[in-house]
Amino acid sequence: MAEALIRTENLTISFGAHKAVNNVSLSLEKGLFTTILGPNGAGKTTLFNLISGLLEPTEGKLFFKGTDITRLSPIQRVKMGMGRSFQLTNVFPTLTTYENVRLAMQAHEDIGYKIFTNHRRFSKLNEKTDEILERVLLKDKKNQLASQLSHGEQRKLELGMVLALEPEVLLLDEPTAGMAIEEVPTMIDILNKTKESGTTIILIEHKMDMVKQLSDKLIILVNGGLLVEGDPEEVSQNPDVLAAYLGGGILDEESTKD
Ligand SMILES: Nc1ncnc2c1ncn2[C@@H]1O[C@H](COP(=O)(O)OP(=O)(O)OP(=O)(O)O)[C@@H](O)[C@H]1O
Repeated sequence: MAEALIRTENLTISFGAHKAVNNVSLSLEKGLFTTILGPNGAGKTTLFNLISGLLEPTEGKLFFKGTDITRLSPIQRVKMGMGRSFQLTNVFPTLTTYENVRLAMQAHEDIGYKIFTNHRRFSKLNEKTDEILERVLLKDKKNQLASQLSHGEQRKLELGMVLALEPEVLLLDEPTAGMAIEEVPTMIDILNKTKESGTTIILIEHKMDMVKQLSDKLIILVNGGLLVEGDPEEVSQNPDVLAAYLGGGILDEESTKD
């Protein structure tokens, strides 16, 4: 079994009497593409918020590469190598595509205005920005304002901004939500290449064709609890999973939302 990059131990968060994530212990292994599935309200986004540090658990612990990060801030987690996209909230509409990625990279390199004092580093950052734009298929849009991009392109830009942080693990909450259907294959391609480059990816996604193409492992949450985790084929045949999806195979196209 591959090394656990992220591990949760009895992770729980209560909102009043409701346990949105309830006693979840799971491992997210290095190098695997893991997809988190579950009916609406199962606790998927809340689990992401706990992992990325936006929410503090009521009970339980969270480890990144063996270090207890339960009380660390989101910024501290990013510095350790955790990246998460925030559904367009990070994109600056009045900056160009290029400037958005460049700014994210500059923040990551922690150099701010000092950059102007070092010409070599300046050129290196420009090169890396171009590389990222190529990876997210936005090179030909580099001089367009982010506000002029299509919704799908903005989602790719958002991904590029997270990739600029060079994360070891990438948390993606429905990266194709709201995207035109013909743009989805290009996103799948980008995610496949990102995985091949060595990034561990954790995805929340309802589009089952996409889940099938990308996932090495599935995690099923139901009512805040972990129902089952493992190999996609085995998980999709698990009787408890079939029951949770009202008898429809979870890897069937019919159960696809969006
Ligand atoms: N800040 C909050 N305060 C109160 N209840 C919350 C809060 N955040 C989430 N919840 C509740 O926790 C439960 C899990 O929500 P969550 O958004 O994590 O589900 P999800 O699996 O991501 O659903 P979806 O597939 O619809 O996005 C829901 O019942 C939701 O109403």
